[in-house]
Amino acid sequence: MSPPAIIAPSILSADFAELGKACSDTIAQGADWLHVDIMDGHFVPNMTFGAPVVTKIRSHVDRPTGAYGKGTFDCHMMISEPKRWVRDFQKAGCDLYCFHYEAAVDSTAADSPAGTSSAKTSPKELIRFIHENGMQAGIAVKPKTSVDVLWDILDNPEEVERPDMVLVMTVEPGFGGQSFMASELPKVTELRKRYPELPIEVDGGLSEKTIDQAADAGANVIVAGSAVFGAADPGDVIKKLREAVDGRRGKL
Ligand SMILES: O=C(CO)[C@@H](O)[C@H](O)COP(=O)(O)O
Ligand SMILES: [Fe+2]
Repeated sequence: MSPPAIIAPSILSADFAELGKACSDTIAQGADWLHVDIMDGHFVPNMTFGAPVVTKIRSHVDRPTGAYGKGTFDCHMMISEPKRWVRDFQKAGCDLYCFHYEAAVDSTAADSPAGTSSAKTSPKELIRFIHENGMQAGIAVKPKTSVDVLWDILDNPEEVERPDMVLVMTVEPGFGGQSFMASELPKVTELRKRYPELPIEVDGGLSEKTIDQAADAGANVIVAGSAVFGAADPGDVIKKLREAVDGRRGKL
């Protein structure tokens, strides 16, 4: 059976002047995780914030008691040098470090401080490094990237080098409030067919209008930014997203 729904509101759509309160309120309204979008202005044409801000907002939310527990900080790293920031984000309180496949394979060495090699690293090595630093590891693919690049990574006999979650982007990364790309859902269908128990996250344009398609494909980790933070009743939206996913468990 596919894993249960995990609803992860993207705080990119929250009021940044009240970020700590937005985080604790959203968990109180029924969210499981907080999806924290980290953008470096290089991998994507937008910037958000770094580890010091994560440290501050972490103090507003209890740490999860186990893997995938309530309050998990799901950090979506839209950055060109994913290896460089692993230690800082672990210290800041990130629980799940989700890097982009495209960044790992294209990393270019920039002026990284001593001891924080930014040299090109393979996705498998990076997953191992994230695990060795005590976090779960996610791997994300942009719309133009085929999921075929993931089979070798997901089928790796070395467990420490296997990701704990795959994120299929359903918009081009960089901004909240974009339109959902249903064209990406065959990737989710294929992943779910091959890996019945794998947490599969979808991110971008998820709402009460688009959740049925994503849930039918087999997604169980649902990121929603504008749909949650723009709602009159965020708790009701979270509940409906959860029902759509859990209502399909065992039927996929
Ligand atoms: O990673 C991203 C955008 O790059 C997302 O996490 C968005 O922040 C989701 O926002 P909505 O599309 O749900 O408004
Ligand atoms: Fe995201």
